Amino acid sequence: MKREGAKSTWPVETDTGLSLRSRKISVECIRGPLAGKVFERPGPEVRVGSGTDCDLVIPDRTVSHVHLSLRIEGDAIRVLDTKSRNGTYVDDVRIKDAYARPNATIVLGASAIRLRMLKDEIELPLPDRDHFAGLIGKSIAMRRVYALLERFADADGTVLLEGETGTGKEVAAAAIHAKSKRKDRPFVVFDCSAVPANLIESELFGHVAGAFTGAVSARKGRFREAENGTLFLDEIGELPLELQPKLLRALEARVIRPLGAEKDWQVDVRIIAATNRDLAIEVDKDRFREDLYYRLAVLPVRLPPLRERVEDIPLLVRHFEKEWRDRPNPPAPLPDAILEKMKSMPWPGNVRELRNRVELMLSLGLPDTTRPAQSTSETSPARVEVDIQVPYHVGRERLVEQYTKGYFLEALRRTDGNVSRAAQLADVGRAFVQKVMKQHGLTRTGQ
Ligand SMILES: Nc1ncnc2c1ncn2[C@@H]1O[C@H](COP(=O)(O)OP(=O)(O)OP(=O)(O)O)[C@@H](O)[C@H]1O
Repeated sequence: MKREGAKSTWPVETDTGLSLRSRKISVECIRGPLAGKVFERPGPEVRVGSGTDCDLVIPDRTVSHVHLSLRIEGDAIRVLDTKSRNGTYVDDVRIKDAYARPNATIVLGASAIRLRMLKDEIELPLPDRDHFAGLIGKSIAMRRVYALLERFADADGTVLLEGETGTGKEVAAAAIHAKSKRKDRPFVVFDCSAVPANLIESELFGHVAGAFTGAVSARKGRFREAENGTLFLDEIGELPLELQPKLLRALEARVIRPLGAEKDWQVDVRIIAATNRDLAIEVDKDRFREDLYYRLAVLPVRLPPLRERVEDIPLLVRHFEKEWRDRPNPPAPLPDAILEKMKSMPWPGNVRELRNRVELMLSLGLPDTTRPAQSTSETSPARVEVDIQVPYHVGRERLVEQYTKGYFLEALRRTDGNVSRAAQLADVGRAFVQKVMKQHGLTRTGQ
């Protein structure tokens, strides 16, 4: 089974726009304390057991805390026994992992349930707009993204943003938060690739004072900082395998335990995760837990690369130019002919690269589009200077990017291009160095 087909909610492009298809599982209780009741639960995974943290709670002492898990895979429902005491039977056969036929009867302890798949399809009209919060673009591809983001902002479920580097995943996460009912609560960002693996647990879940050598004072951790708000987990594919069960627990049971603490903390946090890898492939290669993937891929959104929406390039360029408009000597706008030419250039760094490129051309006053797009990496890191004419967040982001680029140029130079040593020097993960190299077109020779 290809795991793409495992998603229980997925967009389908139609002539008039977009429709959102979703599948739910209908569980009819036919024996036990809930006999006669019918429940509907959305996928991709439904955990059934007597524990109150299950998606369907059966208050039966013969049913284990988490007894079994139901997964939507294409048109089938997969039943997985989760090490239950009394076993799981599908149509009288004891199973560990099986696909259930429609209306199959599942026996768990003294209770029995019958399963059915429910299909749902909602038309999502494409919004007639050229931006959505901080995202700019009026192509059909982007309007499809807006339709999904609008819908998912209200849903409060876990969102998985997939897309190449620089396609706006973080901007999209901020947009979902800004349009959601949590908008007045914190939006906390955590890049799983930016912190060495051994520090991620305390960064995410916090620690008590003295939990480990060097833990002089307690740390709250990102989950608790994001309480009642949204936690954006960037580069989720980099989360070490040994920490994945802890994130799974936070998603399923909504509890976390800080390092060294003796009790759990209840947390109310919406998770938005992002990746530029294909997580389904990571699962197949045993580098990412399948159960965590199912918990994350509840509401999937793919951000299109720039090459699939080149018609947005002029709009994006004009948008980036506006940030320079209020300067004492604003540079002349780039000629339309250059914008046209940009449409046929490769943009491996996507919108980030386009923005850097526009800034470079405006600052040099030389609209030079003859060099390959990657050549922005040839510019030297800028001096730290405040430009009060540029909006604060733009200037700050620009500075951080320039600093990051300059830092890793130097780190790679000093370590003779050794990524692991550069990561050690910077006290970040290897994956973060690789990401910065990709974002800024840096090579191991420090260019
Ligand atoms: N659709 C868009 N409209 C306006 N700006 C955008 C858009 N997409 C990306 N950007 C800009 O491009 C830069 C990179 O965006 P962002 O960090 O959200 O990308 P990302 O997909 O999260 O990248 P990475 O995977 O490398 O972390 C930011 O400066 C952002 O403002």
